[in-house]
Parts: sequence; C-alpha cells; structure tokens
Amino acid sequence: MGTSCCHSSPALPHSFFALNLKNCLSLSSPKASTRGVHQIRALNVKVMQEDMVMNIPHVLSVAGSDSGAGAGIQADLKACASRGVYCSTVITAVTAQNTAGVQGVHTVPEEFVAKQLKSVLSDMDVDVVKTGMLPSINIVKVLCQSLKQFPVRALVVDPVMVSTSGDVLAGPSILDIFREQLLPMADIVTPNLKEASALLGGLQLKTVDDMCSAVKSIHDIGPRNVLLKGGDLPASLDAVDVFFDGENIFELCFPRIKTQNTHGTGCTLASCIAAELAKGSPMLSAVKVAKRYVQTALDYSKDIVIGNGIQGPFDHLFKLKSIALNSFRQWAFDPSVLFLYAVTDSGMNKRWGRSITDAVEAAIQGGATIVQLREKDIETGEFLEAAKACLKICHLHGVPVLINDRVDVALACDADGVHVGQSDMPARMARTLLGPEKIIGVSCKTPEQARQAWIDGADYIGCGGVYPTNTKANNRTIGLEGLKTVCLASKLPVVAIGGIGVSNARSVMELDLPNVKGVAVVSALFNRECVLAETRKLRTVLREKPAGRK
Ligand SMILES: Cc1ncc(COP(=O)(O)OP(=O)(O)O)c(N)n1
Ligand SMILES: Cc1nc(C(=O)O)sc1CCOP(=O)(O)O
Ligand SMILES: [Mg+2]
Repeated sequence: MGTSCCHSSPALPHSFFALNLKNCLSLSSPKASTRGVHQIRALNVKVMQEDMVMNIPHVLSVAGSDSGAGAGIQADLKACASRGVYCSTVITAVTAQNTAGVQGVHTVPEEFVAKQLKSVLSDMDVDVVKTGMLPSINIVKVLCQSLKQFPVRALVVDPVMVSTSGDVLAGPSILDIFREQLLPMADIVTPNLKEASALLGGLQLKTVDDMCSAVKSIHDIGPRNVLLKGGDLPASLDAVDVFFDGENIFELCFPRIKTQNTHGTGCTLASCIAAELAKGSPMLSAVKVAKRYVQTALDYSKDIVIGNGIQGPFDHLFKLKSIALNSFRQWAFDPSVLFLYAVTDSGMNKRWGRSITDAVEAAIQGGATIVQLREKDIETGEFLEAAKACLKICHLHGVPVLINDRVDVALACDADGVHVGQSDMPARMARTLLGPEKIIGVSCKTPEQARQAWIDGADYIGCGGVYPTNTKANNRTIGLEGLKTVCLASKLPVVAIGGIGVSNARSVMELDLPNVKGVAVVSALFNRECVLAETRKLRTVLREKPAGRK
C-alpha cells in the first residue's frame, strides 16, 4: 500500500510486538465511553487453556442481513472470523438479495432491534460496535440510546445508504439523525463518495482534492476519524482513499484489482477496521491492515464465480486455505525499520565460528533495525529452528525478522515476512499465502520491476547491486545512478543493497532520495570478526548528518 500524508508525516506507530498474550491480558482496561479508546484488549469469550484465560476481541455488528451473503451481517461475520475476532450480531433488516441486486427489504421493528441490542450488550463484553444498514430513524435512535446505556470502546460507522448494485438501503430521511446523533458518537465513519456527498448536502466529489476537503467537512460533523473511500473516482488508475484523523490527511493508494467480485467490500472494510480496533490497534494501523485485507481477498477471489449477476461476492476466508489463523499480531509496516538491514549468510558465520542466532543477536546489539535470514545452504529443519530462535531474540528488541526466498519457512515459524527476488515465488502469491499483515520485500533492478512490486502488494523493494559484491554470484551492478532511476519510479520505500559498508554507505544516503530508507548489508557485518562492532560502526555512519546540514 502506498501512503502519503498531504500535510505532515508523523512517525507511524510501531507497537506490534507489544501484543503478546501476556500484554493482551494486562492491557485490558475498564470500558470507557463510546469515544476514543483504541489501546484496548478484550475480555469477552473466556477460553480456558491449561490454567490460562484467553481473551478474544469482540465486535458487535449492527447491520442488515444479505441473503446472498456477500455483504451485510454475513460479510461482517466472515471478516471478523477471518481476522480472529468474535462477532455478535444485531439484525436491523432482512434483505432478499443476490448478485443481481436487492429484490426486497424487510425492516426489523425498532423495538426488536432494541431487544437484540440489550441481549448482547447486557451480557457480553463488546469491544467495538460496527454499524451497517440502519434503515429507519427510530433504529438509529434506539442504537444511540443503547450505546449510551452500554458504552463500548469504539464505534465504527459505515453509513450505508445505497447498495453496490445501486439499490437504496436507507433513504435521505436518515441523514439528519446520522449527522445529529450517530456520527458525533463515532470513532470512525467510512463513507464512499456517494454517501459522503449525501452527508454534505449533495456536494460533488470528483477529485482527490475534493476528497481532502470533504473529509474535513465530515469531521466537523463529529466523528473522530474519517475514511473516505475513493473507489468510484472516475479516471483513477489506483484506488485512492483519504483518511483524516482530525490533524493529518493521509492518501492511501492501492492498485485496482480487476474483478467483478466486489459486492460487500464496504461492509468488510468497516468490519475489519472494527476487528483490528478490538485487538488494540491504533486507528491508522487498523485502517491500513483492513484495506490490505480487502485487497488481498479481492485479489484471491478475482476469478471465482458465485451467482449469475454482475457483481459477485468475494472469499473472506482465503486465509483458511493456506495457513492457520494468526489473529493476535497487529501492526503497520514502518519503512524506518529498513534503516540498518542485516542480511545473514550461513557460510560467513560458519567461517567465523558462530551460530546464526549468535550473529543475529550481535547485529541487534549493534543497532540492526531489521534482520533477513538468508540461509542458502542449510537444511529446512535446521533453518526453521534457527528462524524460531532468531524470532525470539529479535522480537524481544522489537526487530522484525524476514525470511529470504522461503515462504514455507516464513509460514512455519510465523516470521514477520519474506524477501523474494525476481526468480523466487512471485510477491503476489507470497502475499496471498502470508496474508495482509506480513512484510514482503522484492528485489528490483529496474523501474518496471519496481512498479510491478507495488502492484503485487509488496511493502518495500531492495534495490541493487549498488556496488560490486562477492556475496551474490553474477549479480549485476546498477550503481548509484541505477539506484536513483529505480527509486524515482518506485512508489514503495527502498533499501539499497550490494557491496555496501562503512566506507560507502554515506554516498547512498547522500543521494537524498526520499524513499531510500536505509541500507541492507551482508559481508560488511557478517564477514568480519566482531559483528557487534561492525554494526555499531555502520549505524554511526548512517546517522551522520550530511555535510553542510546542521
Ligand atoms: C533487501 C534485499 N534486497 C535484495 C535481495 C536479493 O534477493 P534475490 O534477488 O532473491 O537474491 P537472493 O538474496 O535470494 O540471493 C535480498 N536478499 N535482500
Ligand atoms: C543478496 C544480494 N542481493 C543483491 C541485489 O543486487 O539484489 S546484492 C546482494 C549481496 C549483498 O551482500 P553484500 O552486502 O555482502 O555485498
Ligand atoms: Mg531470492
């Protein structure tokens, strides 16, 4: 995902290693009001595991049923399940719906909506309420009353008005109560362009600039955060969503996925945001993970055929087909981790008589900010054990661990991601296998490869060889000029690689290319006697201010 901040760029949160099970218990806090508490853990469904109580984050979806199961309550259940979060439901309407459109709507009387709300909220410890189709003013009133009576930690409002097939699910009469009561209680509202326009009295929204103004106007209505979905923007190659947290505007850009199976994307996105918030994620991280989850699901499902209509559902549970659920890790990729990127080499470490874990520990002590295990000649079992040990050490220091080439090993040890080259498993396939939250890096030597990496859902590119190297046989050197050319074409952050060490790292950084976030180094760290000292030296050099700058 490409993220740019129109106004200023605060550092992204980097709290993902904090959420182990121990923290999950200790972070659970008493309920606050419906506003603004995102650092949360839930204590809802209590599962006895040995003598431990495990907490499952809980989202309550207040929405309509979709008989075709692509959107509405059914999408919310699947999205939450896929993200490892418990989802209870309050049904506001029953729709007769399929891939051709909405054939009928039966609104549930508000008294019965109130009854359902009371049943769930008085009994279960709900972390986050997510709303979808709210078909009558009285249902909105009942919901707002219930939220006052039973406060939850966050409220996610998807202001559903029109289905993706164009059918009206809540008429314009709902707008006043949205503006007056519901939106001021919301932690985030997620309108599409039509809904945003309706909320703003019919204002035309045709460009990203229009969207940047609109998020501010919607924010003035009262929600703490606004995510305006730009999927319907005309003539836009990438899908651009605009996020506003009351201070900064972020443009979140995604390559468009060519598929007709987009029914339910709005419901799914809002549910996934709710699920991530329920796990304790900060808002911007929740939004990014949710966007990537939807992208990955759409990509995975782009060719499936369900129904005969023009807009099909997609498969929320793609992850079940590849790996076990890993629900408690949540984070957003922070490109600053690329700063001092240590890439191991078993041959070198063996030559110097040290194990992979000793080498990695020393690199971390010296200041490495990310580690890649590039173990070309060890057996899979040995690689897996070493990777598990390195993950333990690195996570104690908040340092992510990527696996070179071997997506299978990354899956098996639950590493933080992989680095793949042009002749390894394609990044798009790796993304499908690893899921939306893992880090994927791709080696690129040309602008075209960099563009493809972005389309394939990579998080960063490794670009080189900047200088000649003995570590990788027959590697083409592209030089500083080649690095510059690729960086200018890349929408992704870049780490430079190839022959880089203490003597030349500054020349790379002094190119002053905004997306070069650091250097990746093998021999300058691991083909030396003291890994710790060499890493420290490199860190000092990287931190030096460029000549002429204070
Ligand atoms: C950060 C980083 N950049 C580039 C590479 C090279 O990957 P690849 O082209 O797949 O070559 P091998 O490392 O597999 O030999 C890398 N590993 N890391
Ligand atoms: C693994 C690798 N990939 C490269 C690329 O150009 O993509 S260069 C390289 C080797 C980097 O090792 P050293 O720091 O010892 O030169
Ligand atoms: Mg490779």
